[in-house]
Amino acid sequence: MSSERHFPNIIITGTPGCGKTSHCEMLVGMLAEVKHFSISDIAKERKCIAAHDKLRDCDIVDEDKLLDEIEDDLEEGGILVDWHACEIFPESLIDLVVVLRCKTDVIYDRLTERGYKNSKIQENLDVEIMEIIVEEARDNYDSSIIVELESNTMEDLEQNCDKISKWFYNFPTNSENDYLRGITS
Ligand SMILES: Nc1ncnc2c1ncn2[C@@H]1O[C@H](COP(=O)(O)OP(=O)(O)OP(=O)(O)O)[C@@H](O)[C@H]1O
Repeated sequence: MSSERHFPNIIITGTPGCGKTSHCEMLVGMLAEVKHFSISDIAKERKCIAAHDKLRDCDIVDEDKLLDEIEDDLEEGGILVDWHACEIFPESLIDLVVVLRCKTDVIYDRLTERGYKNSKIQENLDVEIMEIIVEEARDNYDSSIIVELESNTMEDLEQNCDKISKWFYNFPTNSENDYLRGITS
């Protein structure tokens, strides 16, 4: 955690379809000070695509280049990082990691609605069931800055953004013990 950044950097992560972009967009409407960094979009805009995975029909991001591209922004603070992975972002630049969690039937419905192939839906359901993204967060960040939030309903979405924005405005007065004040209460 940095005491130098005026505004914190927050990773919003989770299985595809869990609601990362929806949360970031709502937070941008609530917090004038934040910028939404959709990593998939930024990787395309800033030419950080290393290859295309034909089997999975997705781009493979050149993570080193991407990090070089956004490091200055992260140092300034106030960035909402929207991506299904979190490990590439250095712990020193991140203040909160929100892992969105969804029931599998909810993810199934959302990804079906998007027209994903069955194999791609199953792969993403496995990611959620096996808690791969939570584990990745735990492997890379101090547990005190990781929170898991349910994102099954619109009510969840609104409550989560309300809690995150309260936490945002408490930054950086939070000590270790009250660090998550506003988000866990
Ligand atoms: N908490 C929620 N309650 C109800 N619907 C939601 C919620 N979160 C997201 N949705 C809906 O689920 C769909 C997927 O949401 P969204 O695009 O935000 O997910 P994502 O995690 O950013 O996906 P991806 O990783 O593929 O970009 C959208 O149609 C969105 O409106």
